[in-house]
Amino acid sequence: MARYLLAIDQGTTSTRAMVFDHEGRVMALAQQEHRQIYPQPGWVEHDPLEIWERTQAVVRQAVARAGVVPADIAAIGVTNQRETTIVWDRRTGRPYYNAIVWQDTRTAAICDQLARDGGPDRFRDRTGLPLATYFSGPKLKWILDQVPGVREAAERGDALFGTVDTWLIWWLTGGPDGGVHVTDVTNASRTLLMDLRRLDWDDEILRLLGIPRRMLPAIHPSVAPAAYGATRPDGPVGAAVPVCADLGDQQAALVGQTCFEPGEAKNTYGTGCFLLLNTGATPVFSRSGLITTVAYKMGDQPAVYALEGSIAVAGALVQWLRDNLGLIARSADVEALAGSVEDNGGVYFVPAFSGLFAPHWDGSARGLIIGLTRFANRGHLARAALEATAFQTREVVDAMYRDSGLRLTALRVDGGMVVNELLMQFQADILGVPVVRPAVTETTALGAAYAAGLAAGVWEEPARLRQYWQEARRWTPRLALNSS
Ligand SMILES: Nc1ncnc2c1ncn2[C@@H]1O[C@H](COP(=O)(O)OP(=O)(O)O)[C@@H](O)[C@H]1O
Ligand SMILES: O=P(O)(O)OC[C@H](O)CO
Repeated sequence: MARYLLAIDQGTTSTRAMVFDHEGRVMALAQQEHRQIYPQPGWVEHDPLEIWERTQAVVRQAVARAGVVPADIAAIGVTNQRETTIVWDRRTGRPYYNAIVWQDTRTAAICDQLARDGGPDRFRDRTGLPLATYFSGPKLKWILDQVPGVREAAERGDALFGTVDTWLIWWLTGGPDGGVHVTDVTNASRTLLMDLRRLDWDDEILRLLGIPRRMLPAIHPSVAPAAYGATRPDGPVGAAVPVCADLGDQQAALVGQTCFEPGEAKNTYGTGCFLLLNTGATPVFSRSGLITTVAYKMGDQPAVYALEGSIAVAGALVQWLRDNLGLIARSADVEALAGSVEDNGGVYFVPAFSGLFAPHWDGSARGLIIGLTRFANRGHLARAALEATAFQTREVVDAMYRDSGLRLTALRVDGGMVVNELLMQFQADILGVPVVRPAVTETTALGAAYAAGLAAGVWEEPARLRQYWQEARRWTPRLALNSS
């Protein structure tokens, strides 16, 4: 009997494939980065075909490294950077344009125009989201309006839209040769085009944005016992394996951290930083600048919702110190540099490279470094960069408290930055609650594997998965700060 689970985690900076066993243990990992394309200030693109190539490569490597035969893989779960928008030709698989990445701000004028006509919160009631450049709908409108021939192709039925999950599942299940065109409720909830309660595309918003419905994927549960489709045996997996889970990466991390009860929360520190609070079967609408999103939907069961604080720039600021300023050679070096000074020396960063997301939603904001004196050195800049992530998280935690009345007792964390001891300790200090890291920090891939295993019957119910969550590290606050 097939015993292993394959998770594909297509993130902003890299693509990972991981094989897990039926107790959630990591068997193998393969990872490859892809190019970040910055054609103009504020624009961020990826090459969709490069992402598909990287995905194929890491899947082949992970399956080989795990030493399992492909037929022993019970199910595949896909998880992805959310909102990033791709439009391609169903006849050839050729993208009409590069993927427009979630951080890209080119749709500011579209959002401003829509807000002038009905206010920045005109779709919040139906979609859970403010009008912002972050979401897919305005990006799709930009492609339809700006790239010659795409609107006609969409109306003919030749052009398909998808977020990265949709793009990968289409290729995995056959591409131009019968690939399925699907997404899940979590990814669809990031488009600004889905009605959050009905879990279906909203025809009025589609009309206002001029988006032909026929180019949109079918919306499915995140855990799909019937599977969206099977992989092509001649593809990278090497067998016909059901693809039966699909979740946005932050929702997958919530599942990977086993936050299945209302009131449970996690914060993922990657390129950006995303705090999600499970609010149960009813969507909670924020008055404090958070967004309302689908956390997951398991088969026929009702959807579970979350409040989310999205921070656009966290690890991306460390990358910027490395790539744009040359202050460090590797991301990990930021810790030693920040540790070379006692404190921030009065220096603060506001990394509004993509405007500011939660809780401000100010698309016109741009980055700042303030508090510079002759005293400030490279160490102070590094320290201020790390502190910016912790301060932004504090703002989001405060907003979450205002919205839900829920005071955190501890914060579960994961993502690429949580190896940074200095940051994690400062985060505990600035929040005034313990910060807790689990043994498996690859919670995004783990969540996709859990979802696939639940769909395939490897585990009967989510509660079973709690036994695998293990605390590996805890930072307790050293400063007495209030969290409201
Ligand atoms: N030791 C470290 N300290 C601070 N930031 C780090 C460290 N190691 C990696 N990072 C940052 O973490 C991010 C990568 O995390 P990851 O979870 O893989 O991101 P994503 O899923 O967004 O691609 C990068 O932005 C990198 O700069
Ligand atoms: O790929 P990550 O981990 O940077 O996550 C990106 C988010 O999904 C954007 O909403």
